[in-house]
Amino acid sequence: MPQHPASETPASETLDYLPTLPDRLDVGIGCIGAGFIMADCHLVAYRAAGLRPVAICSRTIENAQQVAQRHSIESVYSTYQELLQDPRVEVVDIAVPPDCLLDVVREVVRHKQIRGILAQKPLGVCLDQAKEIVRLCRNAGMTLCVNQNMRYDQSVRACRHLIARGVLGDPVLATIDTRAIPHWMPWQERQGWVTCRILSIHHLDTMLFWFGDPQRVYASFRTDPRTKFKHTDGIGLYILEYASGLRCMICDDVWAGPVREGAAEAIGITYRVEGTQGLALGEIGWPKYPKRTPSTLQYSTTSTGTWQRPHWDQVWFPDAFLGPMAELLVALENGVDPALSGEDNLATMALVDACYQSAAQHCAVELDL
Ligand SMILES: NC(=O)C1=CN([C@@H]2O[C@H](COP(=O)(O)OP(=O)(O)OC[C@H]3O[C@@H](n4cnc5c(N)ncnc54)[C@H](OP(=O)(O)O)[C@@H]3O)[C@@H](O)[C@H]2O)C=CC1
Ligand SMILES: O=C1CO[C@H](CO)[C@@H](O)[C@@H]1O
Repeated sequence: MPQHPASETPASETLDYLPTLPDRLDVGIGCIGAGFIMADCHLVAYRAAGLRPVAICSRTIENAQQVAQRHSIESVYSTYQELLQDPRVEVVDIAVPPDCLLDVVREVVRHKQIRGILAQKPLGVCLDQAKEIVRLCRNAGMTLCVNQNMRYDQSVRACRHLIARGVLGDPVLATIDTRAIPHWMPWQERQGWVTCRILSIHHLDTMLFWFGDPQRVYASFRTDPRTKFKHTDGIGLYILEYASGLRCMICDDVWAGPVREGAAEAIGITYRVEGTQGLALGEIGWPKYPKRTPSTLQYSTTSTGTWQRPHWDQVWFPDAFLGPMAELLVALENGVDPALSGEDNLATMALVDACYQSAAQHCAVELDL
C-alpha cells in the first residue's frame, strides 16, 4: 500500500483492538481436530496467553499425538466421544471440516459438564445446518461462540473502533480487495464450493461487524483456473447495499494472476473505508504467513488533515486466535452471550447463502438478517 506523509502522533493507545481476557485462565479446553488451524494458530495463541488445553483428538490419532507433544497437551483421544467423557474438559474448541461439524455438536450437547463451544467458521455447510447447531446449543443451555476470527485481526478491530466512535463520520463506501492464493485443504474438494463459504465469509462478516446488516447483496462468481476440482465460486465479487446509502464492495481474487505459474507476484489484501469526515486504509497481513506480518491501518479525518498510523506487533495468524476463545470464556464468567454468538453468526451464514443464490440467479437478493 502506498505510504502517505504521516503525522508523527502514535494513535494506537487510543484504539481498542485487543481481546478482553477472562479472570480464570485455567478452564480445561478439549480440542476436537488437530489440523492446520488448531496446531498452528489456536494452540499457539492459547499457550502464549496461558490458557489450558487439556485434551485433544483427531480422526487420525497420530496427528493428535504429534500436536499434543508439540503443545504439551496431557491427554490424547482417538475419538471426540472419548474426549467428551474427560471430566477436566469444560469447554470444547472444534476445528474440523464444516461438513463434520453438526455431528460433533450433536454429541457435545449430550455432555452436561461441557459449558461452552467454540466452533470454527463456517458454522456448517449452509444456513439450515447453522440454525440446527444454534438450536441444539440453545436447547442444551450451552454457550456457542463462532470462531469468525477476522474480527480479531488487529487492524479490522481498530477500524471498527474508528467507525463505531464516528471518527470517520457517516460511512459512504467500503472496499476489501483480495489478491491472494489460499492453501485449499483436501476436504474442500468434496464440498462443491470453495471461496465464498471459506474465505469470503471473513470479508462479508467484517462488513457486518463494521456496519451492521445490509438490505441486499449482489454476488458474481467465476471459476479459478488454478483450482482443479469442480467448483463455481473461485473468484468472488460482492456488492452490499445498505439502507443508509452505504455501499460495500468485496473482490476476492484467489487466482491473483499466473504468479504460481511463473509471472511476477502481486499479492495482498487491502481495504478502504470512506466516511463523510474521514477515511481509513488498511492492509491485512495473513497472505505473508508464516512470516509474521502485522496488518496495518492508516487514517485521516477532516479535523486532523494528517495521517495517523497506529502500530502493533500482533498478527492475525496466530495471535488473533486468542480473541474468540477469550470471548467465550469471558461470556461464561459473566453469564452472557458472546458477541460472536451462534445467533449473531446466523446473519453471516444467511448472507453467505444469499451470495450463492445471487450468483446462481445473476440478480440481487434481498436480505432479512
Ligand atoms: N481463519 C480461520 O479461522 C481459519 C479457519 N479454518 C477452518 O477450520 C476448520 C478446519 O480447517 P483446517 O484445520 O485448515 O483443516 P485440516 O484438514 O488441517 O484439519 C481438519 C481436522 O479435522 C479432522 N477431521 C475429522 N473428520 C474429517 C473428515 N471427514 N475429513 C477431513 N478431516 C477430518 C482432521 O483429522 P485428521 O487427523 O485425519 O487429518 C483434522 O484433525 C475448517 O472449518 C476451516 O474452515 C481453517 C483455516 C483458517
Ligand atoms: O481464514 C482463512 C484464510 O485463508 C485460508 C486459506 O489460506 C482459509 O482456509 C481460511 O479460512
